[in-house]
Amino acid sequence: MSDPLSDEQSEPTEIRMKVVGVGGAGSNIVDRLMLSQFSGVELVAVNTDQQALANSPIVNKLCIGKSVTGGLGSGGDVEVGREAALKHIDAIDEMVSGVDLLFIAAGLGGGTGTGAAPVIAEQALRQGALVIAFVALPFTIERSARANTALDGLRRLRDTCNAVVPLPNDLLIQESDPDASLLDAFAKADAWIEKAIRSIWCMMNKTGMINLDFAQLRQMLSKKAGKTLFGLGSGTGEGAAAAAVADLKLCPLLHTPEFSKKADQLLVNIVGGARIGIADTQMIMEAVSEEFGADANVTMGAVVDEDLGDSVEICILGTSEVSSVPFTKVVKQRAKKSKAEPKSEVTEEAKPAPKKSKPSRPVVHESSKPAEQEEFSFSEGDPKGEFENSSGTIFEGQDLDSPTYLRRGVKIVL
Ligand SMILES: Nc1nc2c(ncn2[C@@H]2O[C@H](COP(=O)(O)OP(=O)(O)OP(=O)(O)O)[C@@H](O)[C@H]2O)c(=O)[nH]1
Repeated sequence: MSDPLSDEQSEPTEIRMKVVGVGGAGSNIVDRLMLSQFSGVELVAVNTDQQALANSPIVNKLCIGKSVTGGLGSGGDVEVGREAALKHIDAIDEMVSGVDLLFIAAGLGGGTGTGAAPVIAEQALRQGALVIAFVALPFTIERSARANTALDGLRRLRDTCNAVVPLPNDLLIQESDPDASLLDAFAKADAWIEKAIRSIWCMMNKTGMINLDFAQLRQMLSKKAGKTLFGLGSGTGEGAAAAAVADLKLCPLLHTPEFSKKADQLLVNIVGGARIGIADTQMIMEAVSEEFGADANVTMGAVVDEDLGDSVEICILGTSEVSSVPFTKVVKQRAKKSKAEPKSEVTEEAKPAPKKSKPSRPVVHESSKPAEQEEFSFSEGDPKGEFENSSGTIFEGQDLDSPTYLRRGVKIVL
């Protein structure tokens, strides 16, 4: 009989990563990932819109809720999006089975992404995957209904994902050429998501000067967090490390209201070409810790990617307002409810990729106390997500709840 321990030691386990794009925006994001020839992760597109799926170059696609929507999209109805996902819960289960790290990409504010993404996240979490969602938030000009839907969706996702990274589409107005098409602007926004996924992929797969493993990532994201902090910076040539730190500090994603300013748990990933040295990584760590998480529990990884030449890239992912509740407890309670939901068959065309062998996964311990988290409710009909018993902050005719860079029309150079 073979010794299971020695088997484990001789064969390092591969981390299985998957990106699931949900709804129109999510599918666009995985399409772009595919077109950029990123081969490190499996890509899947999930949508209620059959026509849009048919036009996608992605091989693994799942058309959900055809019996509810006729394959024509959710019509902006979140309940329809959620129902559509529940109708294909078995296919979703199979899709996330054996995945260690699941990235969900979606645009919030419509029906499919907002309704279906939390269902997918919940199933993945139940199966033991670590789930990180990147979600585009609608433009302010899309106004009240979409913004409220998006805020609601953001709350639901925060309940069902280990980390949620919101990317406000308003930033696109700042960074795009006034003559750029909407598609070009979306492509720019989606490039952030691609960079983030690449960085996390490198962290898990490339040779490290300072290795960060999946167990550490899981440990860092194992508690329910209120807000996420996420940013990217890069530098090239002489002084690349210092330039990357300066670039990170200017990252517009770190200056939006959706993000926390400081982290309780901070993950810093440095990817550099062959020239990056220990002194560079130490300088980056000190600067980043001081700026974003002086009192944080900082986890660091530094890897060499020779393709980067003389460049250095930094990716930070932090969580704040972390509760003492381990994540799995919350989800298992919610999971009991969804078991009663209807199941459905999958069409040949919609079947996910064949199952690969399951890697072993670390055990996550659950707390003995039930999960509790109070939530404030947002007032109806307001695009900015005010709390029920408060009014907007208007000062000298200016709406202070709008980000300063938008009120003043400041252009952020990326
Ligand atoms: N970053 C980015 N945002 C997008 C893209 N397409 C749409 N969005 C944004 O995402 C929000 C949701 O739109 P969709 O993803 O098309 O909606 P959906 O989830 O498919 O929902 P339904 O169309 O109602 O079924 C919109 O309000 C846009 O602000 C995209 O390609 N990239």
